Amino acid sequence: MKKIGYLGPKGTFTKLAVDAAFNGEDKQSFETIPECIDAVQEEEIDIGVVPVENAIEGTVQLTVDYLVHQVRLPIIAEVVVPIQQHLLVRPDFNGNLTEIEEIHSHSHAIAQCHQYIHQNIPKAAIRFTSSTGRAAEIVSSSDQTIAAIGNKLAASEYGLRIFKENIHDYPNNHTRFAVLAKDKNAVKHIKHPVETEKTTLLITLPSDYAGALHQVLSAFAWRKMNLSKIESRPMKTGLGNYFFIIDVNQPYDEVLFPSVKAELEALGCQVTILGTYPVFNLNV
Ligand SMILES: O=C(O)C(=O)C[C@]1(C(=O)O)C=C[C@@H](O)C=C1
Repeated sequence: MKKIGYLGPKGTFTKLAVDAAFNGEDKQSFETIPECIDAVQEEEIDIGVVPVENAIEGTVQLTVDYLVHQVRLPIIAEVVVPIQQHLLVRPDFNGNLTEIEEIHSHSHAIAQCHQYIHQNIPKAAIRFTSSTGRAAEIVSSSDQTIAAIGNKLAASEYGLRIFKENIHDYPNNHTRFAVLAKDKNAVKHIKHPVETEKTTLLITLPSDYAGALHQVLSAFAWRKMNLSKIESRPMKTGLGNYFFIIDVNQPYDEVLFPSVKAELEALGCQVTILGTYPVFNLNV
């Protein structure tokens, strides 16, 4: 049996993703994304599952930055699940929306519901929590007039009432989760059909010069390698210094990838492969 860590506590979206992907393994929650990643690195757990990108709010920067700057672990799979955000209150709350004094949730969940909050509960104070599950727990143990944003699992785990369903601002809401493990074979524990395969690269440019990014992209373009994501993040070495995370829509192979790498290195870039892995689109 594998030990699987996830961003907890109970009732998070990450837990929903883990339950959808893995059957009957030993599951352990962590309060923060870095704690979960560290536990994989220190081999306290075999597999860690952390959010990487949401369709409405974009990249979970804490995850990407921690994986790039602090702990390099291979991505062995990606799990994509639909995200439905609900407004959760204590079961004895009988008032109306305008009475809610505080809204608790993870920053990504708050961001996915900005318009709803702005139009319906503009006076409520926003309180950020480490996860939507933690927000639900806070509301369940409080005697104040406060609400959480989270999922149905959180409502049932913490005995909360769903005051309003589906309050995310755009309907096609999904989050991608990275499955991290030192042992690539751990992917066999996800018993679902593989949707596609991807390879994620980390590229740093030698220095800022005209056409540098164009040269990088053309190495992929003329090989007809389709990119599904390109994102720049600060290198944290000074203003204007960036690295690029590039997702290529195909698995690693021994011909195209080594030649792209060689071409980019000849330009002075550093190229690191963060993972080549299957993508699983799951329902929760
Ligand atoms: O707080 C949770 O429930 C999480 O699993 C984290 C997280 C995120 O980091 O984006 C995951 C999915 C949703 O997009 C909102 C929050």
